[in-house]
Parts: sequence; structure tokens; C-alpha cells
Amino acid sequence: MSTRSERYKQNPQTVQEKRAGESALSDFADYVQQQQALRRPPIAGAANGGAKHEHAELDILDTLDLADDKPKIRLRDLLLDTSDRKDESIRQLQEIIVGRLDEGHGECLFDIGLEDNGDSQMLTEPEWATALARIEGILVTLKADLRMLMTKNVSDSLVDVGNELKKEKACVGKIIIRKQPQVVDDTIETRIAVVGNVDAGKSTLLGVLVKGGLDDGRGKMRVNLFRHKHEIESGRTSSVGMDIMGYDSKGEIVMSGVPGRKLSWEEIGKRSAKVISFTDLAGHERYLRTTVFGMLSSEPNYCLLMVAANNGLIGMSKEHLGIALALNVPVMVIVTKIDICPPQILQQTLTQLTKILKSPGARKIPIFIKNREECINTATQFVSQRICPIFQVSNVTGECLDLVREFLNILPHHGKYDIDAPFEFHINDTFSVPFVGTVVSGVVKSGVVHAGDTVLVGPDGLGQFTTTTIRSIERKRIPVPGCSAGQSASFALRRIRRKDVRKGMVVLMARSEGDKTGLPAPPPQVFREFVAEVLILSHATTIRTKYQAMLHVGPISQTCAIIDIDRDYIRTGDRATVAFRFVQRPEFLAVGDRILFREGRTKGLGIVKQAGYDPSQPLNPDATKNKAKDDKPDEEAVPAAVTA
Ligand SMILES: Nc1nc2c(ncn2[C@@H]2O[C@H](COP(=O)(O)OP(=O)(O)OP(=O)(O)O)[C@@H](O)[C@H]2O)c(=O)[nH]1
Repeated sequence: MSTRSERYKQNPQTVQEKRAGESALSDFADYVQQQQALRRPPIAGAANGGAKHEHAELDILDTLDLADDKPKIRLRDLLLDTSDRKDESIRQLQEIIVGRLDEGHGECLFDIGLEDNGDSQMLTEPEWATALARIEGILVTLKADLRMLMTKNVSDSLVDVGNELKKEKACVGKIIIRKQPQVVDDTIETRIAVVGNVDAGKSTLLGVLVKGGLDDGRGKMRVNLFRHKHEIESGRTSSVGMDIMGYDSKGEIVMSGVPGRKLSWEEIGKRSAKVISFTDLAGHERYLRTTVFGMLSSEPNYCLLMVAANNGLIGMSKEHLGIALALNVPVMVIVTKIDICPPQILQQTLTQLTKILKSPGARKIPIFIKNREECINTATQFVSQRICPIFQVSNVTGECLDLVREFLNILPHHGKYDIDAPFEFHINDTFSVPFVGTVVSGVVKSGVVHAGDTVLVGPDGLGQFTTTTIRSIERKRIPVPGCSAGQSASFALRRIRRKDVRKGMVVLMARSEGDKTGLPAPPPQVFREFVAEVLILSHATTIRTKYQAMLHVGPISQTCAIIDIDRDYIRTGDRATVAFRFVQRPEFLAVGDRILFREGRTKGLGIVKQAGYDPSQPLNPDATKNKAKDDKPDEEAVPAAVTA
């Protein structure tokens, strides 16, 4: 369809990890330790564990492709060539930039003055100017722009970061190149889930980022994100709030609070080449289910954990961090309220954060970002999930907020989506819009869809799908002709009532592409039962069959009962194969989906291994012998009520 989809097709890195779930399960082994570490107060003696991590930075090197044996082209030659082969050099340079832009989904970083292997090009100032002018010329042809992020030894530059590291006087600079979006579909979309304990300053920071301006310390900026009257009155988020900000192709911020007037989402989307959409989640324990739903259903590319400097990592923030780690989403931390926090308390908070992040469970490399150079270097390396950047900001004085803004600008697009797979869209919210009808919003998991396509929506209570047509599609409130994997969108559906759609349903293509038979396609398969490999993170006693818990799979939240386990019972830290049954209705799920289940303090996570379950092949054949005994009600295993 669009150039963006073609780019996705060209880029082998965007091909979705096979949903077999094998690789994802590899994190499980660490998970118990991680959860235990999160629950434990930091121990002074943990320094031994830290020794292992002193060399953790080296692991990043593993991700570099050092075995590339192609003949190396020297970038310096391409940048400065004035011989009669000049045109060929420019063409080669253009090819390199196009390749990088495709890889980066429309944006890329480029070092002027450094070869790909990090060797200095020893550019003098006139050579630097020639190289920069050559790149600018190429960008005009490519309809792209650049933003100078930092320079060293360039005398007329405003972004010079000094020459502490390099002793020689060579000119060096880092630029970010971004394509000008030709159609809205070209906009880069990065979704960030914002979590943290109650009063950590989540809504306030988002208000400050998307509106501009500063907070007064008494809740001035947070009201923008609130959806309900009771939230404004209590100052407490209880729902899943959304807001967006953008960056244009030159890296300038596009936010709603421009002086004089307010930009709508539509205007932000149209003016931006990259849009960051934030999901503001509730910090209070009472709304944990909504927060878990928000984290799973919004398919975040990154998770932003907010910590109030004066409180540290308390309460729900550890739960949130644990879920982000379980979902394998890269985490960044923002410590707020540094204006009102005494230095020794701030230090305690930072020490606690470092210990928890470095603990064997989380296995992160915390990087404190204090200046522009650290900010740019960390943002460029953030493709490695091991890195965890930490900012210390004040929403009242505005300290370090410019670093957060620059970081978000450079943040690489993260996520693997397959646009060649069959179309699959997960509904995470439903609306009834006057004069439009039923609208569903969510994220395209795979494939491509266009307005006018005939689709199936379901499953309903009986596992049936309804055939309907997509009347129109909007992305960030901008009408678009179609959308593809990885993008969030909303569809107006024909001939369907709002009460017939719900969160957790899927939208699928009614007929597979290229099907010319004209015969109705077989209905999509839904499952009431499934088998998953699970890890119990915490449970007071033992879990046996008939145990019930709230189960989350993407936007699906439904009570599930355990109907079979590969052993008699499971306890905290156990890894087991378990068969589940949805209590209310069958759901659409696939092998490889990540599940999370909770009931009171019990938590477990897992990966779907098999859709459907065959009772004639029990997971634990020995258990049938003890069936009579198991059939007796077990108070320990069956909770009185499943907490929602
Ligand atoms: N002094 C100071 N106050 C802040 C800062 N950030 C937020 N606040 C204040 O902290 C209070 C709580 O902020 P919120 O943004 O509502 O916190 P939250 O994390 O969104 O809380 P929930 O929505 O209930 O989860 C408000 O009164 C803010 O004005 C800061 O950097 N400095």
C-alpha cells in the first residue's frame, strides 16, 4: 500500500518473531529472582552480584555485527570526493542514507567525521562544511531533513559539547535524519506506557511535555490527562488516559500548547514526522486491573516508570516494573520532584533504583543522564534492552526536561511487526460516535487493512463472528485510507451496535487476500481452553486444579479456571504446563501470546503453548488416580471470590 508498508517489506528486521514463544520463555528463568529482588529491600551485600554486572556493558558488543567481511567503503571518501567520480560517490552516499532510513522506519542517525567502525575521519573545518553540505544536498532529493544533535571542535556550532574525550582537533558531529511524511501513513509512531506509584507525577509530567509550561506543585498540569470528573476532583487517575506529542522532520517539537492557541491531535499528527503517544496509567492499587489492561492492550514500544524522588520505588511501582519486564518492553525511568527532595533522600532513591535495576532479575544497566552528550549517546544505544536510562527532573522548575524531550526525539523505533501476515486487530476501546456509529480503537497486530474492507468482528459470547465493513479509519484522529501492523488506529464499523463489541475482541479479514473462490471463508477459530507454560511469581500456598484467577492476554481480561496441571500442585517459583478454561466465553488467541494472571496477591505469567485442550490426553496422567480426592472442594485452592 504505502511507501511505509513497502519499507516494512524491504526490511528483514521487521519480520515478526515467530510466535512459537520459545525465545520469550527464556526470560522466565530469571523472573522469579527478579520478582524476589523487587520485593526485597536492597541489601548492602548485593555488591557481589554487582561484580558480574561490572562487565555487563560488554554484552552490548555481542549485538554488533563484527563479522561483516564486505569491502569497506570509506565514508570520508564519499563525503569529500571532488574528482570526476564525484557523482558516483554522491550516489553511493545516498544509497547508504536510504538504507539506514529504511532500517530506521523513516529516521536514522549519522556521524559526520567518524567512519562506521568509529575511526576518526580527521575532518578539518572546511572539510566538515563540505561534508555537511553534501549530506544536505542529498536530503533535498530524498525529501528528508536533519537535526544537528552534537558537534565537537566545530567553531560556529551552537551544539558543541567540547573536546574532553578526543584530544585531536578533528571535527565530529552527530545528526538525526528524518523523512518528511508525504502522507499521514508515513508518520513514525512510538507508544509509551507511563506507569509508577500514585502521586509519582505521571499525569503532571505528561501535561508538561505535551502542553509545554510548568506545574505549580499543586496539580495544575495534570487535569489535561483526566477523562472523568471524579479524577479532576480527587487528582487521581483511574482510567487509561492518552495524549500525544510530535516531532517534525527537523526534530522540532510539535505540542498541543503552542503560544496563543491549542493544537488538536489532528494538527499535531499532520505537522509531525514522528508521533509519541503516551498512555497515562493509574498508580493506585485499586486501579491495578485497569493499569495491567492498559499495559497489555496498548502494545507499548517502551515503558516509562515514574518515581517520586522523595518516595523512591514504592508500592505499585515495583509491580509495574515487574510487568514491564515480563512483557519484555524496554524501560526508562524518570525521577520527579527533585525540586522538593533533600539531597540525601534523592541519593537514597537513586541507590535503591540502581540496586533493583541491576539485580539478577531485572539485569538492566542503569545510566544516569545528566547532560546532552549522555542523553544522545544513550538514546542511540537504547536499541539494547539492557540499558535503562534514568532522568532526574522537576516538573515545577523544568530542570532536565529538555533532556527528556531530546531523548524522546531520538528514541529509536522499537517493535517487530509483520505486515505480510493475515490482518489481525485487537480492540482495546469502543465508542458510539454521533453521526458515525460504532467505533473501535486498538492496535494492528499484523497485516494491512483499508477502509471499505469486509471484516469479521468477534468472538461474541457464543464464539461467533459478525461480518461487517470498515466505513472509515482514523489514526490519531486523522482520516487515513488504510493502516498496517504496529500502528494504532480506530475503525468506524457499519451495521454493528456498540453493545455488540467489547474490549478484547479482534477484527479479522473476512476473506484471505487473493481468494478468488467466492466461497465463504471458514470461521476463525476461537478457544475456550488452552495450554500454557507458566511461571508462578507469588502465591501464599499451593495452586491446584479448579483454582480461578483473572487472566490477561493482550486486551482480553477474563476469569479463567485451571483445569489441568502437569503435576499435583504448583507453588511460587514453579514453572509448569497448565491447562486453562475461560469461565465466561471463548476467546481468540494464538500460540505464543503472553498471558498474565492475577488473583489477590497471586501472580503468574506465561506463554500460550497450545490453543485448545484435549481431556483425553491429561497433562498429568497420575492425577486421574487421585481424581476422587481432588473433586473434594479445596478451600486453599478455590478462593471465595476472584478479585477483579
Ligand atoms: N514539587 C513538585 N511537585 C510535583 C512534581 N511533579 C508532580 N508534582 C505534584 O505531585 C502531585 C501528584 O502528581 P500527579 O501527576 O497527579 O501524579 P500521578 O502519578 O499521575 O498520580 P495518579 O494519577 O493518581 O497515579 C501533583 O500535586 C503535582 O503538582 C515535581 O516535579 N515537583
